[in-house]
Amino acid sequence: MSIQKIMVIGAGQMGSGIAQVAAQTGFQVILQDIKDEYLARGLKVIEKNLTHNIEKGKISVEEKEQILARFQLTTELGLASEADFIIEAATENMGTKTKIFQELDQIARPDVILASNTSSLPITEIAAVTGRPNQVIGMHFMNPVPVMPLVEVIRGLATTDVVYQTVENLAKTMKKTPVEVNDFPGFISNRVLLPMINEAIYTVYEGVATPEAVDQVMKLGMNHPMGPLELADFIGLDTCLSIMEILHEGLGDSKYRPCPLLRKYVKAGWLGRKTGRGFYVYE
Ligand SMILES: CC(=O)CC(=O)SCCNC(=O)CCNC(=O)[C@H](O)C(C)(C)COP(=O)(O)OP(=O)(O)OC[C@H]1O[C@@H](n2cnc3c(N)ncnc32)[C@H](O)[C@@H]1OP(=O)(O)O
Ligand SMILES: NC(=O)C1=CN([C@@H]2O[C@H](COP(=O)(O)OP(=O)(O)OC[C@H]3O[C@@H](n4cnc5c(N)ncnc54)[C@H](OP(=O)(O)O)[C@@H]3O)[C@@H](O)[C@H]2O)C=CC1
Repeated sequence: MSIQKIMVIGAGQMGSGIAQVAAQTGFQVILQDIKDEYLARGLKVIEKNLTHNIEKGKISVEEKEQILARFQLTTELGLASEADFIIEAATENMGTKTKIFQELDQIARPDVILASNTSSLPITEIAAVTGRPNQVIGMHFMNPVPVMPLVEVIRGLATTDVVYQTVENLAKTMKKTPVEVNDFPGFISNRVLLPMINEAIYTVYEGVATPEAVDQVMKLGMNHPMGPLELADFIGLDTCLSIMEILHEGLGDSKYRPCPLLRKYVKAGWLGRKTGRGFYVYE
């Protein structure tokens, strides 16, 4: 089966990034979210990024138009019947994702692979709610998607070699570097990254230092491009908390307990950049 049309579920920061990269690498794209305003917001970010690419001389005005012409926007899952490949990038919540996968399983052609961009939820558990667990896989892009070269490709328990190979090839066609990972909580990226971010939050919680000081130490002392708290705000504090909860529950070790300050910020609606406030305040 050749993949020409990719459907992306969720037009948030990850979904819109994945949709942009798919359209830029020649695929037709169906972008779905639950409300028109979220689709409009996602498309606005894509248009802004493409305009920036024109200013940088990376693409022409005509290419921008061609890329945008590849998009179909919808608030319904029904167009999944037209897709050759589907990747879900909705909110990091097992209930949300299993509902989407159950519906997609009914609508999508039987040969179609269903991928999830989940940061940490078990692929095997998502796959188990469908009638095609051998065709369910994790395709985990990094934020910001247009810039970061990595895609973790996560095999669920039942994922076949053919399905894995198709997704590895797709990641390469999308000009990304795939890395194979087995299905364990947090995969590689977030098993390593999130405990560092959580520990950085503990240093603020325990009064060791201010967020600015923690970030400065990691940027100037360890050459990280962003400090861990700046990065947490960028990822989204709700997503960070979900990942820590999955690590804590899935690995059963108290070293993964989410910092109470992280919980408090999420309860307050301080989710980072996307809500204008997290460890820092944004315009
Ligand atoms: C939670 C998970 O499940 C997994 C994850 O994704 S964890 C998060 C992983 N990501 C990271 O760790 C990102 C760490 N940060 C960085 O690498 C860098 O700060 C950064 C790439 C985001 C920005 O780089 P920078 O050099 O500080 O800033 P800047 O010069 O403005 O940007 C570099 C380029 O990236 C582009 N860019 C920056 N942010 C962007 C965004 N959100 N969307 C699209 N492009 C973006 C800029 O336009 C610029 O492109 P040009 O060279 O064409 O001008
Ligand atoms: N943030 C990051 O750095 C990374 C995140 N991820 C993963 O990507 C996924 C998306 O994260 P991110 O883009 O940051 O989150 P966002 O909150 O930016 O976007 C999620 C989008 O999905 C929408 N949505 C919620 N429920 C549904 C549904 N039933 N059907 C369709 N769309 C829905 C949300 O709408 P609404 O606003 O109404 O909720 C929102 O527009 C998560 O699984 C996350 O773990 C992976 C890599 C990095």
